[in-house]
Amino acid sequence: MKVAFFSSKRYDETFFKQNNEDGHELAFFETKLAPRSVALAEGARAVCVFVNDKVDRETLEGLRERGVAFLALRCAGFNNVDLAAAAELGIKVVRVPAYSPHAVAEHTLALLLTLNRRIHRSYNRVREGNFSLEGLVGFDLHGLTVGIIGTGKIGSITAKLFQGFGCKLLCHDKYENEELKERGATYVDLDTLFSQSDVISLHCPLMKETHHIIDAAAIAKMKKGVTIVNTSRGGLIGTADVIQGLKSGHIGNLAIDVYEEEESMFFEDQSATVMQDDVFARLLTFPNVLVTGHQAFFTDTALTQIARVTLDNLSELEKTGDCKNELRPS
Ligand SMILES: NC(=O)c1ccc[n+]([C@@H]2O[C@H](COP(=O)([O-])OP(=O)(O)OC[C@H]3O[C@@H](n4cnc5c(N)ncnc54)[C@H](O)[C@@H]3O)[C@@H](O)[C@H]2O)c1
Repeated sequence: MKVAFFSSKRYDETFFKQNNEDGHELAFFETKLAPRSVALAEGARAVCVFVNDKVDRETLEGLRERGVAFLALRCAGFNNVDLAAAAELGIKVVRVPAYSPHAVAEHTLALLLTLNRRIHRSYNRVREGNFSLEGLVGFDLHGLTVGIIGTGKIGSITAKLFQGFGCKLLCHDKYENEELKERGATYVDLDTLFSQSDVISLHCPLMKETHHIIDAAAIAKMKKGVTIVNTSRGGLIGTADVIQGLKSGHIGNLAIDVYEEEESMFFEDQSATVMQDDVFARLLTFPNVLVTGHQAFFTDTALTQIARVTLDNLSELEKTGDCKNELRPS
């Protein structure tokens, strides 16, 4: 079947072409999917999108008019898709529920260790012949209490990695993970997690109830000097409130791979343009803030798996009209 890829990068093309065993006709477009770009899907039965393609009702209507029957997300999160509108229009939506939860969990630890041990700063200093240790004091992870919000695939692996460092685990989720409990983790309410954790790591999906789960009220309940890590979705954090927390010193460290307004910036080379997002620009001024541009998933293992599962999803839809990885409105 013909598949039109939006927000496509060279690496998408490489991994999808390498894994296209069923011989789908793949058309790659760099542009994001939006009402103004739906015309590119003309003649395609399926459209493949990524995290920052905003697939709203208008876009879905445009796709439907052009005969698109399937929308394949080459990611796990689906907060960017109007599932109810897709269902009404008869467009089936599929995703890659898990590609490499290890990739994201490992990046979470990479961010935390880099930030805590000030490696982002010492890397630059040493290259300039500055071997001073002033301002590079970190802290031992061993013995700290780590709060994990969302103990699904990624959160539970992250929790185990923290245990490897000798951290005590507090978890919060609607569903308790028995394996983590057997390994000594304790499930607590959100307020307890906020008030007792030295490090808080976010791994729940972005939904109405989790939007700005880290806001001024939540920060006020946290320990002074708390470290917050977010490799889940930007909208979990109220950035303005976090900036206030950083300015006052209540938040000691912030590591993020995602940002609530990332859509207009991430995945593109913006180095020659003037940054228009003043909030993001302010974030970058803090020595105790580390930002990566939504790269937690970005390993060869994960990219291979994303390509394979997405193409399998499309083959399954083509052959049977159904798919085990279909998303339905709740
Ligand atoms: N940065 C990246 O590159 C990247 C890559 C993949 C996924 N992600 C993000 O990571 C998130 C987690 O992925 P996953 O594969 O572990 O998903 P998952 O579905 O396996 O786990 C999510 C967990 O969050 C829990 N949850 C739901 N609502 C909650 C709430 N209000 N409070 C606490 N927990 C709640 C769920 O019960 C579930 O256990 C995804 O939603 C996605 O946004 C980021």
